Amino acid sequence: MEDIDSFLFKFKGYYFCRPGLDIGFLETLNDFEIREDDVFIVTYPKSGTIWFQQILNLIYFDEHRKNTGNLETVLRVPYFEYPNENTDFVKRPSPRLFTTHLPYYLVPSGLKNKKAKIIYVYRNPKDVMCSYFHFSKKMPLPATSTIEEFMKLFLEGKVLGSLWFDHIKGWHEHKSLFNIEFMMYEEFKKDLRGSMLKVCKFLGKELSDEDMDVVVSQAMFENMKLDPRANYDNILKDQFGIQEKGHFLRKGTVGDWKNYMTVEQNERFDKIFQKNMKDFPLKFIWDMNEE
Ligand SMILES: Nc1ncnc2c1ncn2[C@@H]1O[C@H](COP(=O)(O)OS(=O)(=O)O)[C@@H](OP(=O)(O)O)[C@H]1O
Repeated sequence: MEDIDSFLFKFKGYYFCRPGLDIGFLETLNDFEIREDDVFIVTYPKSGTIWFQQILNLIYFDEHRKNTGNLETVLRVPYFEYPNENTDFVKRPSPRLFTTHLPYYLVPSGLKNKKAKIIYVYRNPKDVMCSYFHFSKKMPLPATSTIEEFMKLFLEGKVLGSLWFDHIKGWHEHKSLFNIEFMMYEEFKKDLRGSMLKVCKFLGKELSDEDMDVVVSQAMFENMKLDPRANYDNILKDQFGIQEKGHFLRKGTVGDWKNYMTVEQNERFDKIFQKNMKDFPLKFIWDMNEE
């Protein structure tokens, strides 16, 4: 264990967010009892986590879809590694839905019976890094003032979530241990409805065409940004004392990294990416105009 600063905490080789951390719970993660119908969204930070919280809420809960319930998405799809008094996981009715940023080696061993479902959402790491850089100005995970400074920490894995390369490669290399489906952020941007059908198929959920229309519409960036149950404005304000609005839903685009990285930074990033991701089979979309 390593107490890095007031925001980061290293446990078993992985950086957690210190506020809200229950180290006693972390010690018991391996033995946490998994149910066969549990569903986990797994992400590296800034890869579409709260988007998928919204998507699962829309798929599973009529009242969320119909806008008659006002529970925040995080209450129905809570962060697994940051439980709080509102989220007694053992008492939750099935199917339980969870969000996690955990690396493959820290999740409960019960997930390895291949029954519970895992959706791993990934995004091109340059957009992840830029999204993270902007967010870190509000919430120091860690704090930096320039993209150069942040890029250094990101590429060394000294951020919440540790090294992006390790996270995605770890999960992918061990995918045969789990019932896991890899889904790409950029595919959802390109074809939200088609991607939503894939999610439903994996989850064994069938929605009517009308319900699917609503799900697709409410999961769109512009609509989600206005949805106080899903946009995290309240959570940032209440839990972290951050006053400004709309931090999590900043731009929601593909290729925004081009607005922040210099040619030299981009080339340096590419070299490190190629070295680390040689032979990695999943493809990435860096720009919306790519096929
Ligand atoms: N509906 C929808 N459509 C497209 N993009 C969306 C959507 N919802 C969230 N986002 C974008 O996801 C980025 C935040 O990532 P995370 O939710 O993983 O952040 S966190 O790990 O929970 O802190 C952040 O990306 P950036 O805008 O690039 O910063 C959000 O805007």
